[in-house]
Parts: sequence; C-alpha cells; structure tokens
Amino acid sequence: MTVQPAQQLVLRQPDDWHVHLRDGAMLQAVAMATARQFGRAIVMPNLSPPITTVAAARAYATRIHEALPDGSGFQPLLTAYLTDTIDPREIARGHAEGVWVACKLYPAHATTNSAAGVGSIEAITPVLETLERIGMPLLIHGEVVDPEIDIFDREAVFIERHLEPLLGRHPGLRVVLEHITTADAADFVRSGPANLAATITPHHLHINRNAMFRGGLRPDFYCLPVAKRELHRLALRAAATSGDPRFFLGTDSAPHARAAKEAECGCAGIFNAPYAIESYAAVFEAENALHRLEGFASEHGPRFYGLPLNDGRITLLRQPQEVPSRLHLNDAAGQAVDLVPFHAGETLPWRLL
Ligand SMILES: NC(=O)N[C@@H](CC(=O)O)C(=O)O
Ligand SMILES: [Zn+2]
Ligand SMILES: [Zn+2]
Repeated sequence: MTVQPAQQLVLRQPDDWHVHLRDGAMLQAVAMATARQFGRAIVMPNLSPPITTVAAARAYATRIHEALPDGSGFQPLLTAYLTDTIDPREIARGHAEGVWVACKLYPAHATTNSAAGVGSIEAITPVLETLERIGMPLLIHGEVVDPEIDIFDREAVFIERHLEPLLGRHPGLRVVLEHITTADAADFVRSGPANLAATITPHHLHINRNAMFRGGLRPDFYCLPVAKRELHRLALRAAATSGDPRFFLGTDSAPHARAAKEAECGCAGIFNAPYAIESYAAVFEAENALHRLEGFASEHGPRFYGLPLNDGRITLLRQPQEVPSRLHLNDAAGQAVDLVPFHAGETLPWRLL
C-alpha cells in the first residue's frame, strides 16, 4: 500500500507576529498581501517618523484599515517604538486603551529606521519596569551595534551582553526575540523561561548567507539580521518544526522599493508577504512536520500574547505555483509599486486557496 501525500491542508487562520506594512503608497500596495492570509499581524513601528505616541498609532491604524477593502477582517496589532526618552505613562496609556499591544526595542542604528532607537537599555529601566508590571510584551531586534563585532556575530553577542542580563533584571518581563537567525538564539530561547519566545522568518528557514553572493551580489537576499551559515539555518528549521510553543511565525516582511534595494547603499529587508504561508508550508513539509505548521503559525503566537485563537480557516492546495520575478502592486491611486518577492522565479509546492 502506498500512502498518498495530502492534497489539501486546512489550517486555523494564522497570524503574522512581525511585519512591516510601511505607510503611504507602499502600505496601500502591500497591505493586502498580508491581510489575505493572516487574521492579525504585529505591525512594526519603524516608520519615519517612528510611532512613539498613542495618537500616531491610532492614526496609523486608521491608514492601515483604509488601505484594505471594506469588510476585510484583518486586525493590525500596533506597537510602540521605544526611544531613550519615551514616557512610560504614554506606553501604559496606549496599552490600557487597546491602541498598541507591545513595545519594540531597536538598538539605535541596528537596522532600517532605527536611528531614534534605544542608546542604552539600562537607561530605559523605568519603561521596562512598566512593561513588566502591566504585562505588555517587549519585542527586540537583537543585534549589537558595536562596529568591532563581526556582523555575523551580532545576534549571539547581543544575547550574551544584553538579553541575558535584561531577563535577569526583569524576570517577569515578556520578551520576544524577533527574527532569530542563529543556533545560539534558538538554544537560548529553548532553555529560557516561559516568558521568553522568538519569531522565525520564512527566509531564514530557506536561505543561508550564500544566497547573497550566488553568482554575484544579490540585494534581494539582504536583510537584518543577516542570514548566517548553514548550520544556523538547520537549527532554525529544527526549532520552528519542533512544536515548542516559544517559537512562532513572524515573517519580517520588509518591502523596499526596487531602487532602494539596488542603490549604492542598499536597504536591508526581504518582501516575503505574498507567499508567506506557502513558504513556511514548504519548510514544514520538507521536515516531515506539516502536522506542526498550525501550532507554529496559528496557536503559539496568540497564546504567548494572551489573545484568542482565530476562528477562521485557510486552505492550502498542493498545486505548484511559480513565483513571479517581479510584482507590480497598485497603490490607492492605481500607481504600480514594483517589488521583488521572496522566492522570485522559484516554484512553491503549495498554493493558498
Ligand atoms: N529586517 C530588515 O532587514 N529590515 C527591516 C527592519 C528590521 O526588522 O530589522 C525594515 O524595516 O526594513
Ligand atoms: Zn529587526
Ligand atoms: Zn522587522
């Protein structure tokens, strides 16, 4: 007897626990790519200027809803951008009013639009004490910015220099180490307390650092934290497919206009939203772990954030689909925004119905 592989996969509707929806024309062009598959998404606040006030977050939520068709059930979950001077009372007020659900910590100058980020984590102790008290999660871009540290070591060094001491000082703080890229991070989270979790992107499950240099310089595979060696990719695949509830889906879809990726100083970020769930499904199937995709994509995240699971379902069909090499997505004025999707030119085995 031969067992036929499943032709269709029905999943509880997933959420994206880390996405960049941007603003203006880019927001209008990319919002639907996320909303067509995910029920909710944790929307990053690194706009320019960044989202540092309750009023700015409210206005941004309105713009996100306006970028989507009427009746879209998509729910953006906004975040506050931490600076050295943000007032903990403003954070607590936005949380109490349901305007934002988490705070984002960018070490200053670590990544795109992080110049206004945090210079010293110790210096924002009153903010962290507030988060601990009110149970609001802290989401961290975990890389040191010390130029002496090799770029491939910045995540591991951040864990040792900053994350471990931070968890020691604030044992009740709920922390998500975002877009982990190393075996070091996966091990640290796995052996850490229940209030520590991590998101994992599709690209860090698919590519290692060779992808940036295959046959020439490939800006579409450049993101931060930068992809690491193969052993790290394999460790991330093991973590994502392990069933451990501290690991969950966060695409870090980070669209940049074509010209900004190919510039003299090209922007970091991979636009993976259009085929995100298919991209994860390909990984879980290759690891014989399709039965664990639903936990990773639809259950672990809401449980960590203390939110209900989505009621809806999505269906994936085993229908190979070719990913276009470019996408021309329209903004509200009908102007096309050109973007290169992750998996451009490749064939993915599953297709979202
Ligand atoms: N991941 C990236 O490479 N870029 C993100 C910022 C971030 O998540 O660090 C962006 O906003 O472009
Ligand atoms: Zn980041
Ligand atoms: Zn990001």
